[in-house]
Amino acid sequence: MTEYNDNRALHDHQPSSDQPIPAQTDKPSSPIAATLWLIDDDAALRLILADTFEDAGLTVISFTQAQAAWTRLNDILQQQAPADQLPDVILTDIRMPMMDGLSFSDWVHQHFPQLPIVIMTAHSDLSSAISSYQTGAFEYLPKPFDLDDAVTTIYKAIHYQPHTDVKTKNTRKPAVKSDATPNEPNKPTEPTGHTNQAPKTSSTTAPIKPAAKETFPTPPAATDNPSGIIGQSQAMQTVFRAIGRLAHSPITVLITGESGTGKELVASALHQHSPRRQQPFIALNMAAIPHDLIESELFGHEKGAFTGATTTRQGRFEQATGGTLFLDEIGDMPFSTQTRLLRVLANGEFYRVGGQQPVKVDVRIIAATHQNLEALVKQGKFREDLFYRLNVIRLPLPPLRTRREDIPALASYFMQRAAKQMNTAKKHLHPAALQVMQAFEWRGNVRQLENVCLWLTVMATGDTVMVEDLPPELLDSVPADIMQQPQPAHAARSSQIPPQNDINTQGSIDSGATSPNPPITMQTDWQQALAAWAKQALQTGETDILQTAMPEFERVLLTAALNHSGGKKIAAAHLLGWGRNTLTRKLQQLNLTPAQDQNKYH
Ligand SMILES: Nc1ncnc2c1ncn2[C@@H]1O[C@H](COP(=O)(O)OP(=O)(O)OP(=O)(O)O)[C@@H](O)[C@H]1O
Repeated sequence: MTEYNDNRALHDHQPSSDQPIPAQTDKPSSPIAATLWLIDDDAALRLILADTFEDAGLTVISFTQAQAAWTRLNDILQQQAPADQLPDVILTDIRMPMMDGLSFSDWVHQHFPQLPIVIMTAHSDLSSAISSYQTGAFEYLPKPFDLDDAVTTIYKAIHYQPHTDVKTKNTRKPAVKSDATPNEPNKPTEPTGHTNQAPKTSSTTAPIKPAAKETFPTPPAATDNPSGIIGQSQAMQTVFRAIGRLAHSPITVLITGESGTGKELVASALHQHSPRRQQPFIALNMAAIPHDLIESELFGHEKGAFTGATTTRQGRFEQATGGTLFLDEIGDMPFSTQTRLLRVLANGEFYRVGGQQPVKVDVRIIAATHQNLEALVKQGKFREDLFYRLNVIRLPLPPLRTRREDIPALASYFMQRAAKQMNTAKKHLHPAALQVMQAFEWRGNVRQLENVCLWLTVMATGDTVMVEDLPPELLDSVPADIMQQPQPAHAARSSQIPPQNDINTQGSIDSGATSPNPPITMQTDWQQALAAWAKQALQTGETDILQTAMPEFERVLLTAALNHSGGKKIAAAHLLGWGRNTLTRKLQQLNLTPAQDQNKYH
């Protein structure tokens, strides 16, 4: 592995010149001799990733910041360095000092459009996914990610050829060549219209993207999240990735999922992030309109088309011109209307009810259903040809009970929203109450959770919501032993194992409110609490409980050891009986990152 820090090598693999020279390694060389540029200012993560990718057969050149990689690429762009020094793929973090990964990705995509970039981020929200894809990134990897998945993604990127069939380094030509004047970075270069100007850095006067140190996710405040879609689970990351990829395309999308999983919210996000965002987003629920009115509602009608049609009226299709029409509960659409819809999808035109002239429209259709459309097709209730047309891209939304790790952040968000709505202070959920909420089945999904939070804001008496404050449907689900356990309100913060601990400069731990795993509430006897937790998890049908519990167990011990050693990793490793490498790996796996002053822990 070779590391660069603003043209200077960081450690042993220091090259003799400022040319990026791959280190000699005794690892087996890649069958395609591919080179990865790895950009991250986190030394521990860089080491782990570089080892992983080298083990996977890649030549890895590491940079501590995007600025250094940009300098190398710009040299190639200006033909001051040979084009065969281009990497086959770049993996970059987003938040780094000097130059952020998104600006860098944007610049690379403009000047080296065939060079794939994969973006890593600790901000696993929809905005990060959207921003990454908008810069032309091949893929985005929300942290924490599985190392094997990262290797698979990097190889996919290497084999990805946007415009050519055969991959050779020569195909990754810069988009802008020597006509770009080296010393005039602001000069526009034809014909692309792009410039070879460096992406924004903290030294420019232009507005820059924040380059603050990444911190681990905390529950997004209502204002943080313009799309209002909360979720950090892997299942929601898949949804964010799909929205990021699909938002810019006019393609029809079919969103499926149980009632209350957020289908309309996702449809609206697809619109908000699309080029159609300035045009209308019109949502229509097929189940809520009487069947005999649906055609006129959708396609409009001419004056006199039927009794009561006293004027010509535009339908929803026309109103949505240039924008998006969201057809909710499409499975409830009458068969005759399905035929008309199919024609619009095929020809982009329709007739108003009673009309003779075709009306042309440019409308993106997003449909949704909680029903099994395949089954409806088999029963003859849904047109097969329409099903295939709608089903080109299917976006399934997971039920809430399969992503319980999202519940704390969602609950916190809804408690805040309910407080605002009721014009009152936000109430906090006691960990035991949250534990009950995380174990609940939520047949009504996110909508039901939202309603419970509103109910609690109105009905719970104190500032902290205790188990006994929960509504009857949740209380009925609580195992008796949990109800009998004492829940001192003052123990709320200290008793919950912090999910993604930030170790502050005093070596103490700030607990977050979100957890990738259900929180474990420590009672006087931890084994007893563990037993209660296991019993409850099994009762709610969970499997792999050892896999859920073990990381929490390790997290507690690791955090205690780091606190005891004042943050010194080698000492902490000794206290735990681990080697230093194991400790570094565990820190990554468990998302334990010092909140400040990274070096303090080395
Ligand atoms: N991930 C999420 N983050 C924040 N709010 C959410 C999320 N998912 C759903 N909601 C909220 O839950 C409620 C129900 O969502 P929505 O109406 O989009 O669900 P739906 O699947 O379309 O339901 P239905 O099938 O009953 O029409 C809305 O108030 C929505 O804002």
